[in-house]
Amino acid sequence: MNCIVLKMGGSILEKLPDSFYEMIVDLKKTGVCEPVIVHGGGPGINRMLHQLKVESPFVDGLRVTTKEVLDVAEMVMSGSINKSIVSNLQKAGGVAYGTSGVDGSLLQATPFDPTGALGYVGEVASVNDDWLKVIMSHGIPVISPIGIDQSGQRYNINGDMAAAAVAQSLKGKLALISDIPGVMETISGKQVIHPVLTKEQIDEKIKTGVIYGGMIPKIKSAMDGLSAGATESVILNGLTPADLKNYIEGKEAGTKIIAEKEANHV
Ligand SMILES: Nc1ncnc2c1ncn2[C@@H]1O[C@H](COP(=O)(O)OP(=O)(O)O)[C@@H](O)[C@H]1O
Ligand SMILES: CC(=O)N[C@@H](CCC(=O)OP(=O)(O)O)C(=O)O
Repeated sequence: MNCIVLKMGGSILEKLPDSFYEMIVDLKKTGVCEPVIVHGGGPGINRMLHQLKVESPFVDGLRVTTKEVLDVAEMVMSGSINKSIVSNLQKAGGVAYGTSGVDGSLLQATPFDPTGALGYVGEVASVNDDWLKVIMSHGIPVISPIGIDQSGQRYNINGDMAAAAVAQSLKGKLALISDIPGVMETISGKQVIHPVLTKEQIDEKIKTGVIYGGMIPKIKSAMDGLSAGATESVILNGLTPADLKNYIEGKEAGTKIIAEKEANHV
């Protein structure tokens, strides 16, 4: 199936222009490709936890998730954020269905950290893509990254990791939409955006601190998705919708993650 999984980061959700949603609806209507949305919501969760005076540290871009933090993450992401994306897509003329990974066990999860140090942080063990395809046959799925295991325990999953798992399950493209134009680096006093990066370069940039914080799970998801079945992975800026348009049209945009063997041809 020619589909594109668009992960919308919490950093841009409140700033995305109407034209961005219109473009997604257009992809579906014209049959260019089947859009599937997975979203995050980190800043919204932070705000709510701050109001509740609950601390939530991050380890390598992943939020340490106690039971209380899990409840807040689910309330914020599967509730108001999910529904605001659905309503924006419908305002743009599309039909969208909001779901979380809990509904229909769409995202079957296992603990990310077996030592338990990260609490209820999950990773996707499998995607119920039969259910996902049913939703896709009716409209645009909008997925909140809370997963569930067989015992009914729910987990907080990083949005980028959830999106990569969905892209690999559908064998589609993965576009991680954030508030930065791509992976940036200051070289000889000048800021550059890397148009392509290989796994080897990424490992080195994480080691040297060029890539840090929320970019770590993002870029690792882009790499993992690629090695596990996603056909392409790219990091794009949602604040300049022309980036998504250019990418769909095969032009240069954002930072593309490529396999080592392709690097020789770039
Ligand atoms: N080399 C880098 N280039 C661009 N952004 C980076 C880099 N390293 C770390 N970052 C950080 O990663 C952030 C994007 O990750 P995150 O905040 O989790 O985004 P989102 O909420 O969109 O998923 C950027 O805003 C920036 O602070
Ligand atoms: C385990 C973990 O870290 N989960 C994330 C889920 C939200 C997310 O990924 O949001 P962004 O896309 O805005 O970063 C969190 O609690 O912040």
